Amino acid sequence: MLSSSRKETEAVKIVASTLEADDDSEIVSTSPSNGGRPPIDAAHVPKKLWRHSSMDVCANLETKNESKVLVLYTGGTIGMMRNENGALVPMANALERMIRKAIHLHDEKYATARFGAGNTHKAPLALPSLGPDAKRILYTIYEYEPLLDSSNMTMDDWINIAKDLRRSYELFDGFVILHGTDTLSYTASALSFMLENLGKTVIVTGSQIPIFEIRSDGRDNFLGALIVAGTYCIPEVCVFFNHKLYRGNRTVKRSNGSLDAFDSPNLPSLAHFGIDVHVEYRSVFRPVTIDRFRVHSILNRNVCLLRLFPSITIQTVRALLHPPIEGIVMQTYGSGNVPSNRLDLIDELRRATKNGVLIINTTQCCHGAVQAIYETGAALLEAGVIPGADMTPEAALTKLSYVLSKDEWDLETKRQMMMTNLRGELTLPHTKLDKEMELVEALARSLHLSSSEEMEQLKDVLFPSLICSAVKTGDLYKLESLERYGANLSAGDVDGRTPLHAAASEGRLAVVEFLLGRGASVHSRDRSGNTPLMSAVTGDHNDVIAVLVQCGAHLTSGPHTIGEMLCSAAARGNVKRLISLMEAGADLNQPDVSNRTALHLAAHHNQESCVIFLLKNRALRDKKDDFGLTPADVARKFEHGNILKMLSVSEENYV
Ligand SMILES: NC(=O)C[C@H](N)C(=O)O
Repeated sequence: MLSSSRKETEAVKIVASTLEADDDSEIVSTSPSNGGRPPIDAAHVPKKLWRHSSMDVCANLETKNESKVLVLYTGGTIGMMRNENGALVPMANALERMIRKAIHLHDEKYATARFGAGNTHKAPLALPSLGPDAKRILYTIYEYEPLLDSSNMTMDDWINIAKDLRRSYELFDGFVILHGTDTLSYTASALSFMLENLGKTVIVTGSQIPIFEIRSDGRDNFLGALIVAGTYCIPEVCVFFNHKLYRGNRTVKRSNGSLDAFDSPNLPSLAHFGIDVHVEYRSVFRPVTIDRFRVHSILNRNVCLLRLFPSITIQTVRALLHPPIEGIVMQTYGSGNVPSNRLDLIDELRRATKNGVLIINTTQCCHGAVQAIYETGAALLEAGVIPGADMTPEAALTKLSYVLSKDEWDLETKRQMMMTNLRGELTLPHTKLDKEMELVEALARSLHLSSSEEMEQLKDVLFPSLICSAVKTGDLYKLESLERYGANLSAGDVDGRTPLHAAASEGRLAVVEFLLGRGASVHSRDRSGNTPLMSAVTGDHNDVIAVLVQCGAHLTSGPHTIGEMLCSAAARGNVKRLISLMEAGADLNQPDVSNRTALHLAAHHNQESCVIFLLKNRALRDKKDDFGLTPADVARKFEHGNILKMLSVSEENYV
């Protein structure tokens, strides 16, 4: 048997090989024993990885309070060193080695206690404690080969990153992508579109100075990114840089010399890391459809950027509009203007849009949106050019590439999608947030609270309890008004339980659907590490389980914990719980730590209804426990003749 540290070491190897495998398939396979749903210990390699490495981490979350982050290291200055000519080049196999020795990025003592001594250089890394109430963040670095200066990155690299996120999505709580800064905004924008119904935090970061140098922004950027990915549920592709968290598709690289390299010209940052961390939860863009996470891994490369300048020749424009080009992002003047006296130019654009080329109008200005307030801008609208609102060129180009690759959409749908706010990349007039509430203000006044700190504390206390009572009574109207008053419907209470946890525990299907429609995360975990799905399972609310699973929820407890739940249900004759676990994705053959399955326990405790249910759902009869006993051996030992008979009836009689 493997020692625990060996197990972890093996696991780390498997992480790497898993990610190396060029596998386009979904990471979860299905098995007939659970009605075609993803089993907890699917035969697919990434599931094995879960079983070997992160399983223990996850199983112990109740006591350890940890979260797991996967770091995809693509390259960039953060891991560069100078070569013999003094030029910065990416250095393979150096970053992790350095991080293992950096006491503010890795807590060797904790890792040794957690994963055993001897192999700690291969076990996951552990961030030092962030405080008594904060989760301990464990992370694994997966280094790409070769590491790239981001100027050398292509759409293929974005696709590879997206696929790796898909493969490891269920295995980690959050993700960090280490990336060069030069094209970081393109990658972040592209990923924001490719990662559909994203429910977990993805942070892209890098640095201006290599992390190996004494004075480097790499340490703070990396640390901040890990903290956000491991602590906060911000289901977006974000950029963390220089103490600020931005929506990725709103960023532009603005400086190659300053450590404040990024800007988000048309959207304030989502969070600021000062003395305290302040997250603007109301600005977080959340998926509001009841659908699971999916990766769209195709991009259309026939797109380009066209920046206007006075006296641009018609030949230049014509050359760009030529096939195979299918989409163009124009950067026009001011609020979206082109010279209205250049009829040749406008005619050429009109001809192209008539031929099905999508042309998006964005502004050359750093701030502001395209608006048809001048005659010069209105001419473009009339020529079929699509107003690009306040999208950055990076966002507009990658969105265009994504939208054009959607074969299921016709041209008109594609046009509409370019004007639709898909991932928070553009501001629509009506997407402005409501003015914050008077409710809290009135109460604060009567309690003589005045500082903004006191107001925030009041909100933190007031809203969760008001929301909780509305959830309990299923009062959607109240929930809606609380949201209007500024309540964050995704916020956890002191135990980390969100309104979705409460609604799932109560079995309030309508509230669950309402909250999912408002972007509530199916992945948030309470203090004990339980997700809303586990709350629904322990309440046997099957309709709620079905909706949560449809929305991408999955069991996060370790396989043995799930095995124990199944065994305990079977021992007590609790068929209902077996059904709930199965519907939540558990494999009915998942054994407990002693390799006993639910069928063993049902046979032992003479639970006939459980045996029938398990056999009907193709539970395996020949599994042996640690004593080498099959369920039939157990039934024989305890002289449960009926069960013995059931176990000898051929499989076809049950299915
Ligand atoms: N600061 C950086 O990371 C710049 C580097 N040239 C890159 O984009 O990879």
